[in-house]
Amino acid sequence: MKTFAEFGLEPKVLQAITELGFEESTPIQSKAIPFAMTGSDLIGQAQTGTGKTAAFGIPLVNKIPVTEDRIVALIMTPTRELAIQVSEEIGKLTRYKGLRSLPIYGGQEIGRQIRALKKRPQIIIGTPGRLLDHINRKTIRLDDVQTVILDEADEMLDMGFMEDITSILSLVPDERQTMLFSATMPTNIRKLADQFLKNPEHVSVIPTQVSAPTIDQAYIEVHERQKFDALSRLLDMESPELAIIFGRTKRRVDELSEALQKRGYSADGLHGDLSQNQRDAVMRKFRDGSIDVLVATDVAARGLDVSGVTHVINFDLPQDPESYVHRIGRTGRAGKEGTAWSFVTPRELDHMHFIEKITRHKIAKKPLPSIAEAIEGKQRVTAERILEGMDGESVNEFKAIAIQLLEQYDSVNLLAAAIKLITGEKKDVNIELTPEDPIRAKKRRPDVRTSGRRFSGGPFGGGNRTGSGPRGRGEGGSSYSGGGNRGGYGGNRSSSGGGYNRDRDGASTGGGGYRGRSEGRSDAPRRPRPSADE
Ligand SMILES: Nc1ncnc2c1ncn2[C@@H]1O[C@H](COP(=O)(O)OP(=O)(O)OP(=O)(O)O)[C@@H](O)[C@H]1O
Ligand SMILES: [Mg+2]
Repeated sequence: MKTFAEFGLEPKVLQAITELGFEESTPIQSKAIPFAMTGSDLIGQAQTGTGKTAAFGIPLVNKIPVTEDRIVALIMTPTRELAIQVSEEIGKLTRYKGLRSLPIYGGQEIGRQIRALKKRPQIIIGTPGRLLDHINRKTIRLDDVQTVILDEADEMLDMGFMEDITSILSLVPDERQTMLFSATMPTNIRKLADQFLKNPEHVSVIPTQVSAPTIDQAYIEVHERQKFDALSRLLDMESPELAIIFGRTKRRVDELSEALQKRGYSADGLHGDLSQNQRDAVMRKFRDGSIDVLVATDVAARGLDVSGVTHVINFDLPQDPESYVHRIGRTGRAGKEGTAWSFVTPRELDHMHFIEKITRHKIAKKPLPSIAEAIEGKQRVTAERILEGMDGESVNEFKAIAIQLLEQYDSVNLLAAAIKLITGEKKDVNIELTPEDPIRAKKRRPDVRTSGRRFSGGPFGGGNRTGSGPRGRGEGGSSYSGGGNRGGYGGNRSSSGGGYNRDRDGASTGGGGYRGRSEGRSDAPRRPRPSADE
């Protein structure tokens, strides 16, 4: 892998990269940075957690002169949290160079944003709705924009942002560099690319397995009404450092986070109906570790990078394979290990197999953790805490009483009683969650699976650039499929382009219930206007 010094970056940018602790570039960075530096348009695809932000952030920060005092770069993200995070990462990259970047998103007081805009940022990172708002108020002008980046481009399409993006980009000069990034590139992304990109270079580092190889994936078959007890046991057995639990709807997230709190877990919820202050507070608590379980809708599925997330649990299965890939991708980032569990009701087994097929990864079925395993897990954590507590001076003042007790009582009994006390009794509060309907297996066109040749690109494999040549599965080695590249930080070897096509807007809607139920206040994408941004 290339070192960052090989890209010919400005010393101040290099210094910032070193400060971030990046020693080598990741595969997507070593491929995308040189292309981006030539100024050509590009579509970048690589597994979750493999550094796509810096892949576009580094060349961007490198190219803008410090003397610039107009908005010359625009980054769009599908959610507010992601806009904030990307803005922070760009901020770190430009730390020595001293460019100004500003996040612009719904829910934050607009006056505050207008004041910040007066400081003449060169880089704006925003969600489409609020950006349009500023454009209409003439507080943001895009006449001088030279670079546009769509992070999570496919999600923006899914969320129904196409119209907003079209309006925004119609105000950006044609002479510009445009880049799209995501871990998943369904074929409909071509619509976006055709409209907004000029002869884009496809830079893809996607091996056969779409999900990051650092994630250990499993599923548990469980009835809807058993899910909460299953979750408690799983959390006890695994004792995650930090976990994200995905629920299908806002109501689900509310009920689940409340239920977890009642049972004594340190949890909180995140969804699009909370005020931005509440959303910020929850994210802050999760990032600084003052809560260790984040319960969220798909609003947290894309892009969020919280270090130390060891577990992702799909309490409800996601609507589609892309969402699955992104959700579980909140763990196993930057080469770290992670574990992803999914609860699957008997009626959703087909849907689970569909996800396996599309993501080209067999997901192990595991039994429901037993009560004994849950108890053992909790005891193990207590024992670890005790052992950690043994180092350090602070135990000295307890030694006298320890000696005294050991003289009078049996040591094993004594320690067992202490472990019991520290582990705590499980709060056996009765929990009733409103049941959610099962996700139905996606209806597909009959020829999708048998042919594979009718479609020129897979949902994840990166398409054929011209959109005309048929590509069967297992056909590797082209620049589109990322053939022969290693994925992530040492992932599987890449071998093929895609074979399946899924047409969200066509046959897939046939199931009716597929799109999530509105009375459950779905936060999932694929609605015309998400509440995630306004
Ligand atoms: N070259 C590098 N060396 C070490 N760590 C890196 C490097 N590049 C990025 N990282 C770190 O890897 C983590 C994941 O990066 P990032 O969020 O950009 O991933 P991503 O590919 O955008 O994932 P997603 O698809 O989930 O959005 C971040 O914490 C980032 O700081
Ligand atoms: Mg990202």
